[in-house]
Amino acid sequence: MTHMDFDALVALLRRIFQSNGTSATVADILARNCASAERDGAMSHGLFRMAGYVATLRSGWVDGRVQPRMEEGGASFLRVDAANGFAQPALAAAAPLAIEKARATGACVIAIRHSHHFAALWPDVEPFAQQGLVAIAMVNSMAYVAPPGARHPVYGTNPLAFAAPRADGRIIVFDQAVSVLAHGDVQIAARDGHLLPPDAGVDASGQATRDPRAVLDGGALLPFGGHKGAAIALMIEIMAAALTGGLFSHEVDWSAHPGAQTPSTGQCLILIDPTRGGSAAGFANRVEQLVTALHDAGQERMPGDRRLAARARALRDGIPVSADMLRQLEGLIAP
Ligand SMILES: NC(=O)C1=CN([C@@H]2O[C@H](COP(=O)(O)OP(=O)(O)OC[C@H]3O[C@@H](n4cnc5c(N)ncnc54)[C@H](OP(=O)(O)O)[C@@H]3O)[C@@H](O)[C@H]2O)C=CC1
Ligand SMILES: O=C([O-])C1=[NH+]CCC1
Repeated sequence: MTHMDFDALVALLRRIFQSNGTSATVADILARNCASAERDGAMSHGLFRMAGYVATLRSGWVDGRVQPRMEEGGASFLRVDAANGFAQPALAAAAPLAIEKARATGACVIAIRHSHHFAALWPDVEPFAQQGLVAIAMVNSMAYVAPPGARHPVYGTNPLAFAAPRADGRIIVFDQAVSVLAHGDVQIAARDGHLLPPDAGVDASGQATRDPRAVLDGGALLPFGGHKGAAIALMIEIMAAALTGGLFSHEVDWSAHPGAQTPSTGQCLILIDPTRGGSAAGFANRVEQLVTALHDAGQERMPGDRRLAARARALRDGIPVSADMLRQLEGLIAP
């Protein structure tokens, strides 16, 4: 195991992306995103995903060079056509104007379509909360999740992320898939020979299974909380696809692009300026009071705490990268 400096890891990933056909801008955004996930211990969307990015780029399914196109949607609405590119560069292009709109009008919806999101969602919301805004993000993915009663999967693993400012410049962030496990974690369990938790998935015949391979080979993941998680998956399909103009998870068809792994769907963000709200004590102070009440009640760990602790460790000691992973990454650099 070596411990890599964040910037050195970003430089390696940037080289992989660019040598496989992305523009320098896209390479930089995706490299930072992926290295940040590894740094924060979000392993299902860190270095493990690099082979999938490269296979997808080589398959011609995604355009790593395209420029996102911004479309005016109204005083509080911004549409972005990612034009079959990655979602993160589309969001990066939209963010300055969206923040301006949110501050001018109190809120802004960002509706990104025809976009590929293959990453953790918290990097999309964290920067907005660091600038004093509340941010909610939703992405739909591939049909891996079967709602209760369904004969086959219809929903994606559809993550939902939320970020809000706390007092003293801190933020609170959660980021969760609607499935019991992210698909990435099922792949990692299959790779490492681990069982899934009970009630996470079914096999191809619809029988409950803890075998990750059975879920991957024609089975399905289940939403957390039964019909309640399924309702959140429904909302995310509607917001990230129907609203934006993107595809539903069950409409994604990459059969003409062997090797493709990134979902070509949509993403919706809602930014809110909390200074428009009615809290006399100030929004961030009220959030802090709630966190204090939770700690006083005995909840020691808030969402995001594990990730921020991993980040602090990695920034102090470097990001642990195994020799095997380093070899794999170096092998992904196209000649
Ligand atoms: N791009 C895509 O299409 C998809 C991306 N994903 C990504 O996969 C990643 C993993 O998702 P998922 O497996 O659902 O995430 P987890 O179940 O690991 O975590 C979900 C959230 O719960 C928090 N949390 C976990 N345990 C506790 C606890 N005991 N007490 C309080 N809070 C807790 C986590 O905080 P902490 O971070 O501190 O652990 C996190 O905010 C996400 O980043 C998601 O965006 C998932 C599906 C599809
Ligand atoms: O882990 C997951 O479920 C996914 N990550 C990117 C697309 C789906």
